[in-house]
Amino acid sequence: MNCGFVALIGRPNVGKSTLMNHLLKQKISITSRKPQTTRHRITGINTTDAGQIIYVDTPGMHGDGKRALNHYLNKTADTTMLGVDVIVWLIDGLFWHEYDDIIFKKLEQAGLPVILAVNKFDKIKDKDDILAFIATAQHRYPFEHLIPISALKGNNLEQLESLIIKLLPEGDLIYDAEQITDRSERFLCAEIIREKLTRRLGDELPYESTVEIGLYQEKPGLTKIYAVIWVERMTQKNIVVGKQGEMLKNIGTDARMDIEKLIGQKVYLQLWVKVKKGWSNNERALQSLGFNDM
Ligand SMILES: Nc1nc2c(ncn2[C@@H]2O[C@H](COP(=O)(O)OP(=O)(O)OP(=O)(O)O)[C@@H](O)[C@H]2O)c(=O)[nH]1
Repeated sequence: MNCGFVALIGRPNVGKSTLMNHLLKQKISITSRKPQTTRHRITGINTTDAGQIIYVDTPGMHGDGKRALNHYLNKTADTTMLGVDVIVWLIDGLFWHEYDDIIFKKLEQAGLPVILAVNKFDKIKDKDDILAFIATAQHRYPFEHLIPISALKGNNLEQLESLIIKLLPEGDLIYDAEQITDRSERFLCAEIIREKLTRRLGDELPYESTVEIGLYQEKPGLTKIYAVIWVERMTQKNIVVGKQGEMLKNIGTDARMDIEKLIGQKVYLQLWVKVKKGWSNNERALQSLGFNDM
């Protein structure tokens, strides 16, 4: 059988998390309409009769790395490409973006087999356009394969997986066949809370916010979780807490229900919102919030 590591790369909002969730048939990576929601690398594992694919989901790559957080995301995208066997580059629609030039450069440096997956195929009205686009794409880079997919509707995903498997090296299973992620439940809980924040607040959610799990205590029948939502300004805190704490309460209830499903037992979840000025622009503060924990 063939087993190995696959980096899923692409701009923010192209559908990386949606694809990952569909491929793994479980909710691991968070999805939202707001760009740049994936901040941590998440490994998803899919074992079939043909082999084992270990996905590495990267943060979107950004054109400008001025602020520390963007710089960090860029670096992560680079390191994710190291140590993988195949790269799947996800793009959205049939046109190139100015940032794609950066990706072409990174691909050349990596020198690995690349599959170009054109996502959101369901939104493309004239299917002939895809043939023309594929021809231009082949001029730009020697892609191993080009494939239109719809991560949302699940179209062509089996074909994508079989193309990936064929490009992986032959070998034994790297992880147990039942394992679907190497991330801790603690980490997944923080991701769930962040997803609920995004869903409830939409565009109002400050980009500079993050979730830190302070306490994670498992007891028979009940898991206690204390989490802090960090924001940069008092005004942002007020938005997250809402009138008479209503917003925070709703976010907590949404998150608790999903966490209970994830870990299969009752959860007591306590959320706090705290202000830490300038954290997203400060490398040291980022590290203290676990952003170097890769
Ligand atoms: N129509 C359509 N929408 C899609 C498809 N795949 C993803 N989307 C939507 O695109 C939006 C972004 O998807 P995500 O999966 O969060 O994107 P991402 O690449 O993980 O984004 P970041 O976390 O910002 O890096 C969501 O609203 C998805 O529902 C698709 O195949 N078709």
